[in-house]
Amino acid sequence: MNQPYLRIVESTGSTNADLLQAATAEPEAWPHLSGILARHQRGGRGRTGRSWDTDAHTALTFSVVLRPDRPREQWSWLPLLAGVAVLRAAAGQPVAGEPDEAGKEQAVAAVGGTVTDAALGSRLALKWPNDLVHTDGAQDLPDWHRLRKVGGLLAEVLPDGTGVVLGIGVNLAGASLPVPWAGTLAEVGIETDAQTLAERIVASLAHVLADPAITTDPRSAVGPHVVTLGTQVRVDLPTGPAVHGEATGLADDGALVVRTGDGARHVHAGDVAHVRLG
Ligand SMILES: O=C(O)CCCC[C@@H]1SC[C@@H]2NC(=O)N[C@@H]21
Repeated sequence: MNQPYLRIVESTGSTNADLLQAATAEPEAWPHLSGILARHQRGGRGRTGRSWDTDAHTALTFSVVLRPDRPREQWSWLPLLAGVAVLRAAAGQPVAGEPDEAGKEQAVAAVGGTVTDAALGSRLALKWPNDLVHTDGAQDLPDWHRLRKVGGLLAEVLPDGTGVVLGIGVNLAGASLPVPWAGTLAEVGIETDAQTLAERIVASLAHVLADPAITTDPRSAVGPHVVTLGTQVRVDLPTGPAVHGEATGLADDGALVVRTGDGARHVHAGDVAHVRLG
């Protein structure tokens, strides 16, 4: 198998669009974990049709192709597992285990900047399904402002069905933030650059997606990182009325389980608003 490859471009419309096209046209040139990093993205796309543009050098704008060695029916956990891998890489955690003192030093060196103790995992989390958030927003604001969106993931299946393009956007120091509930990694003490973070994410994805302890029990690997669980939520669905209730857990396929007045609902896609944190 060919080695993963990282292409760095100064500016593009969307790294996801570019990688979907390239990995379909030349699959051998784009094996598992190959990616495109753009310094500046002008037509980036987010989930549910939103746009995701970034200034040069203040954000990670990165797409990576995943070619799982499992049948497509087993891909439903892939975006959440990828979220855990990105979270570990962004938090400076050792990619192959939980942080200890020795591992922490290695991780700090690998991130290539400064990582405070508090940043090591404790203040970064996932908001279901695919947002990277920190929990360091102003405590005197309503609950939903205490979570700051630092990054987001967008998974798109290749047209030939042979894999997934995972797009990752993360705000770094100096990023211009479009909304009050956005944040940066620097706010929780993590100073790094886009290329270093992209390389760490690739290493972390390689570990997470190949670790049988994680892939045979994905719920245990993902659940503890999902800040949504145990909170009161409103989930805006792609179609139909919103779902209101308590997010109680993750279903066997990674769907969000919401306890509503009418019983449990399994939500497979939607935008979560945290009405009240736990
Ligand atoms: O939170 C979201 O809505 C997901 C945002 C994903 C943005 C990234 S940036 C790199 C990649 N290229 C894109 O066009 N989108 C993703």
